[in-house]
Amino acid sequence: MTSKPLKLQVENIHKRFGSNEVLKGVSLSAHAGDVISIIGSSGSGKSTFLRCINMLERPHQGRIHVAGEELVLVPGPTGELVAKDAKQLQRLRTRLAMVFQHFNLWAHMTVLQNIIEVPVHVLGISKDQAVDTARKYLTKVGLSGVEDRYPAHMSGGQQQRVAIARALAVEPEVMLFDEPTSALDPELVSEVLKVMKNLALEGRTMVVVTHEMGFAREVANHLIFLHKGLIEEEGNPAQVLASPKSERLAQFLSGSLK
Ligand SMILES: Nc1ncnc2c1ncn2[C@@H]1O[C@H](COP(=O)(O)OP(=O)(O)OP(=O)(O)O)[C@@H](O)[C@H]1O
Repeated sequence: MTSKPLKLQVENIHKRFGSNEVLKGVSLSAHAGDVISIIGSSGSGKSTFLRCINMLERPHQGRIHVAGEELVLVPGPTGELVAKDAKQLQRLRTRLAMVFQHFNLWAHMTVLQNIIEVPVHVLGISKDQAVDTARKYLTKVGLSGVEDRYPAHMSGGQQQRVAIARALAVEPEVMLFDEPTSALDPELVSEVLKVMKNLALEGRTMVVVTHEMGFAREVANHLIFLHKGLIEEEGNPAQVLASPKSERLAQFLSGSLK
């Protein structure tokens, strides 16, 4: 048992696309400072699960608590759950900052504008304070002095680090990472993983969908192996990776389960 506060509790998420049942009851709890890695083969439902946590995908069933507050979900017209109160959803979403595989920076905005947009226009923070915060987090991700550049003029690794600074700038309870290094050229992966490792070391609560087994082993304190929409195995990363109990996880780790 941990006495650290529960930052995120997600229970029994179900999701289907047409007749394709992608998530069949997936749950996760993250306490303050937890780094949870989610691994699994392509199509196992990792991204869909992460996207259900902040309602970028609407689950058919499940419950979501963020820092002790339940997101109130009600059945929508197509059988999926929808937020009862759009304002609550918007507020809780900013508590769950997401970093995407393809960075998702706004191309027409400078780095600084990208980072201050949500703090100023959604959270109502003053522009001066938002700019100070943006500079602080740009320094943290090793990118001071790039405030006026546009994303297109930066490398993928730099863009992803801007996206991480943008996520940090809302001071989230939990950071959600959806395969943050998968779109990067191999030589740019390590600069992003290094930033993520530092965030873990300073006690940020993170849920990370990843193919980076080294990160899962060395940085995460909990590992979830998703298979066909269910948690097949989970536990301490070093133990789970060294001696998987599930045959499917063993196959996945040996590369024979794609
Ligand atoms: N918007 C969508 N519409 C229809 N099907 C979808 C949609 N998004 C995902 N799927 C399907 O859901 C399943 C799970 O996809 P998901 O992206 O969650 O898997 P994943 O484990 O993240 O895979 P990968 O490692 O390749 O990203 C796949 O069969 C995918 O085709």
